[in-house]
Amino acid sequence: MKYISTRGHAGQSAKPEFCDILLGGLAPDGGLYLPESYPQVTRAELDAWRGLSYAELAFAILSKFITDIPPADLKAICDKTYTAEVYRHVREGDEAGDITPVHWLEQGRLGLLELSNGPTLAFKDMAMQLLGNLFEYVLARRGETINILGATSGDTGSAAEYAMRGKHGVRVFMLSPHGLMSPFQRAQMYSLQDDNIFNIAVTGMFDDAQDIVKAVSNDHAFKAANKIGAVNSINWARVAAQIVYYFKGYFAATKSNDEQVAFCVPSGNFGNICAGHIARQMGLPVAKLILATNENDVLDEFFRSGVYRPRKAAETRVTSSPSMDISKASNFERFVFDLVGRDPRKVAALWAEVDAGRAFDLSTSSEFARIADFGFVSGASSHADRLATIRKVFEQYGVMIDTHTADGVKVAWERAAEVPAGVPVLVLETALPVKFADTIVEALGREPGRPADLEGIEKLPQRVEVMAPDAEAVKRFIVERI
Ligand SMILES: Cc1ncc(COP(=O)(O)O)c(C=O)c1O
Ligand SMILES: N[C@@H](CCOP(=O)(O)O)C(=O)O
Repeated sequence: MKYISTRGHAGQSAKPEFCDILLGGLAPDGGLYLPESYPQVTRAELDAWRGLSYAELAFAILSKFITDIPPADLKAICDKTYTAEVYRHVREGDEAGDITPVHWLEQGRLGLLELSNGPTLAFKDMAMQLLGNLFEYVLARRGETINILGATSGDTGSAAEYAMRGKHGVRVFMLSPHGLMSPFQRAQMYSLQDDNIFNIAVTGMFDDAQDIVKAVSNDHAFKAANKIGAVNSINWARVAAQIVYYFKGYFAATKSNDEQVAFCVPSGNFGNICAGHIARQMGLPVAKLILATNENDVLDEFFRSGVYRPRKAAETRVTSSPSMDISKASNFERFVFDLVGRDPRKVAALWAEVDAGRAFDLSTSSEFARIADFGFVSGASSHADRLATIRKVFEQYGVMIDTHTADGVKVAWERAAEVPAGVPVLVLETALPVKFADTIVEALGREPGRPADLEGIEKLPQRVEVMAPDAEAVKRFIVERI
């Protein structure tokens, strides 16, 4: 499989393959990598995949995107990654070893696709554990090292650090918004004392941190000299790994491949739902992709109006679903590439506007006129909605959900009429409640349970460097430590 950039210049005379873009992260023209075409899944393949374990399914799907790792090696990496030991925090009563069980709130109608059973209790572990093993494999094969620069609003950071800690040849420099993550999220990251992990808290929002990652990656000389890599969903490998659980969720929620499902996805950086969009493009029978935002409703605004208006940091709200406090959604560029007929010149022109701090308006375009073909429906949620949803789900179904998943459930209920009758809706459970205990206590008057292996982490000593959101300062910090 060859890869192209959304902005047209993938950076090599021959189009790069998977292992190159795994290490490369952002394309050299500032765009994002995508397969030159989406592999199509046949009915015979869907039938054959229905009974597979998660690791087997991951191998089957990823083989379509990764053709430069020998199949036996890729299979071993998938087998090593997707085990019951790694994804050990399965909800009581659900099948241990299922990796991503569906927990039905209303049998066959509304379910939670459990994606947060990994080591850091958020859906990021689903892809990040694989990335850790892929990096280790590819770096060893090439005899190289990598310095990962990432940005987090709370969950990518800990997932990346848990996946990379102790990995030979890998250092992680992770930027987080100073003071804006939950105490549990801070403790997960800042309490790590491993020599290859560096936490930097920037005095700004997640978008400032993400801008620094892009600025450093776009300094080609610095990137090459210091072997800078990426673990955010700008890295195609993250999105590719996330495609797998849409297939797994589909098989769990249906009895035959003649049926359809709808997915509702709490969204911020558009990485998770982008994987759903690609699964649908590959031929998975997805009736609707329901996108849920919090008060930072840039994406909801686009799907309703055709106007993409990223907000400035000062306009970005600090909310009780803080991991979605994002106003400039990186992966949205991948979707717009498909929306405008995969024309990189159009994407480059649109992102010239975004990069200059302006909006773009597709509302009167022929492309936006066909947006319904992509199956998106959207909605937004507020703090009051979140509390009411957490309460209702707990009282009605006896299930405690986190604040981000609550945004999803709220929007899934609200947009139910747009899902064809009889089609089950799976809300992606993107984190476990203990990560956002203060809001759970506000909603329910009780503390969420916590896994024994994460007991007392807030009391551990923490190690973090506080810094202004300044790409040059971050570069200096990296150079001094490698
Ligand atoms: C718990 C949680 N839910 C939802 C999201 C949104 O996912 P995405 O950024 O892929 O849209 C994030 C972070 O991105 C998250 O950490
Ligand atoms: N919500 C994320 C933000 C980064 O998203 P990513 O999927 O692009 O890595 C976080 O929790 O850090």
